[in-house]
Amino acid sequence: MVRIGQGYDVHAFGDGDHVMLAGVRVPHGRGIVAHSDGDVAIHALCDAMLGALALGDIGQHFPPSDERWRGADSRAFLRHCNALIGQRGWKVGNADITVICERPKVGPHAQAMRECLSAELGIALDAVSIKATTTETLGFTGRGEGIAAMAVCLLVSA
Ligand SMILES: Nc1ccn([C@@H]2O[C@H](COP(=O)(O)O)[C@@H](O)[C@H]2O)c(=O)n1
Ligand SMILES: C[C@@]1(CO)OP(=O)(O)OP(=O)(O)OC[C@H]1O
Repeated sequence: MVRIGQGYDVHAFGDGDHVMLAGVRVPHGRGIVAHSDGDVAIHALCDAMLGALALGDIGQHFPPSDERWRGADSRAFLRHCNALIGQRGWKVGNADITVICERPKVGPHAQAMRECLSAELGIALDAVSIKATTTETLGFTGRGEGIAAMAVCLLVSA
């Protein structure tokens, strides 16, 4: 048996000098506007994992109204989601994430991101994919107003 889930997240750029992406601090001329650390890659992946088991979405598990999650390290959300699926007898078989922005360039950091996520999930490095695309200057990502990420994951029996 397998289950599949998908997730999508967007955050606006704001003041700051870095963005957190898949648990990696990426230097950038802008920061992220978010309640947590604004890691769109992890948020999308969490939603994919939750969605695979119809467990709601990240905002239901970690409400933006809850001060406990202000500035939170999104790796904690990922660990929670991984524990939830583990308790139900599942683990991530593989995950594929696409980050959408003009900048920062993701490619130079993709290996570190994969290593972070594979370690957090306790799965093989080749089960975690990080990709990136621009939108060819079109739309909010193209104008550099924000960043988006899409994720899909397969769950397999643990
Ligand atoms: N933020 C990004 C966006 C893209 N890349 C890499 O560049 C390649 C070309 O992007 P296109 O949008 O022109 O297809 C893309 O395939 C990525 O490898 C990136 O690293 N960071
Ligand atoms: C992660 C949470 C935590 O409060 O807030 P944000 O960092 O704003 O990110 P979002 O992608 O809007 O998901 C909702 C929340 O769960």
